[in-house]
Amino acid sequence: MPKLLIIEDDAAFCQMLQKFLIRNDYDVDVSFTAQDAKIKIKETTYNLVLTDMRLPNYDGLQLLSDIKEVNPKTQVIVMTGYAEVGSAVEAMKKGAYDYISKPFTPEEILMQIKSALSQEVKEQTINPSKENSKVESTEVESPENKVVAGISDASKKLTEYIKLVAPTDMSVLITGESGTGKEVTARAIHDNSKRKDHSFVAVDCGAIPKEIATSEFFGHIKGSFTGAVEDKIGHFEAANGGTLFLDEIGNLSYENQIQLLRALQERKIKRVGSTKEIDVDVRIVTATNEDLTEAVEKGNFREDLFHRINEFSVEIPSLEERFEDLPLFADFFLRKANRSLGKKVEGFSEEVEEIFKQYHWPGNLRELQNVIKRAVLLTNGDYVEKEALPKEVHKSKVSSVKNDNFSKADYEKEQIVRALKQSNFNKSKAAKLLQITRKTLYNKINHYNLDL
Ligand SMILES: Nc1ncnc2c1ncn2[C@@H]1O[C@H](COP(=O)(O)OP(=O)(O)OP(=O)(O)O)[C@@H](O)[C@H]1O
Repeated sequence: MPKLLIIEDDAAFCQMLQKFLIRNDYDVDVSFTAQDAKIKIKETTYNLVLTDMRLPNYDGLQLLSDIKEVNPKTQVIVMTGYAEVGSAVEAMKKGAYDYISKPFTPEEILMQIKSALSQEVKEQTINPSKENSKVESTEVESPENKVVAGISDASKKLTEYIKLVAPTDMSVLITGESGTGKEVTARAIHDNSKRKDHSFVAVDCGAIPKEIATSEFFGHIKGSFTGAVEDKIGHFEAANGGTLFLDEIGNLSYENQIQLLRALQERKIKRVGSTKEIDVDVRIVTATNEDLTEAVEKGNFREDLFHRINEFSVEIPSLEERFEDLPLFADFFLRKANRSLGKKVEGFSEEVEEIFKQYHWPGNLRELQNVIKRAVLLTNGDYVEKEALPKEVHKSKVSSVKNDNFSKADYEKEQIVRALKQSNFNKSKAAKLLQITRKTLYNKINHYNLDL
């Protein structure tokens, strides 16, 4: 039975959590003070410590170092208050497995504990071999490869929506700008659903040539057309029992839209060249970064299909809308890059942190990840310096330095007004020009009180 220690000065909360974890088959000790915890970690080997970051008379980060010094294998999850993201990032740099912000639900903490403990077991079995390829192969399970939930309001809402919709069988339409994490969200929905032990099949509809789309979706039998040299199953059959994720759904041809709708309604498909009907049980999750309602209005996307795939919709916030999460994501991508490139860069210079805050990040998380990976590759010292960033990223800093009296808000307002004029006050078009979602544009118009 895994041995856990909870360090938390709020005695009532601490005991409640202890009871809950004992009910879930953990052997749990508690400490209400850091001093008591320091004695306990020397007396007992804990598999995992769950510690509050803010303890009276003792620094939470110091306590984390104490725990790791006594037993480096003990996994540590830190519990933080809403505004303590800075210390959460610091704690993860110092070796904490993860952080959880209060308030949290019993399920959330249970999931994190399970994940931390499974990581511990894997590390122990893998460590005897120092072969690089083996370490690499564990990356899927590593803390670096988990997804960041975020602490901003927008991220919290997203996590809540995922949790709500995942266990249902509803079709989910995920919208959001490019690189915001639509596929990651689709996978999270699958992983939290009862279909999680079946396949998650991701298909980029924009990348399938129209001519072979039918065979790609539904499969074909040998000899049904030139090039069909053997029987092939399609994405629907591959995803049977699981989830089919259709990215860039707006790119499907009209004919393919009809076929897709039929398959969804009848829950049956036929391979190209075959008359045999095959039952399929597939949950559909789709994503788009274009405005599908506009495509429906223009007649480019079938309304019936739109309603079929849009039983529930989730909008992924842009990186700008989840700005408070930026340090968390940056640190996460830094560790991921260190791992994949075999580097040990510790962090970012203050100047780089400032540049990151000022830059607009039109490519969202994907851009942030790429910029950091490139910078890590170019960095020989301990910290990423400005010189390791691509020009377009630090240019944003240059312009703000040049225009000392020109605030970011003024600049943004001017850009919005210009885009609106340019698009004849069509908000969808203006949002596209600005590379933000329509909703963000509306929010900004309200925020700046623009009288349009
Ligand atoms: N919550 C997250 N935590 C960690 N990494 C993330 C998270 N969300 C997205 N990423 C990373 O950001 C990158 C972009 O994510 P993803 O491919 O899911 O975006 P997308 O919106 O589907 O992109 P596109 O619009 O180009 O299809 C990926 O490398 C992914 O691993």
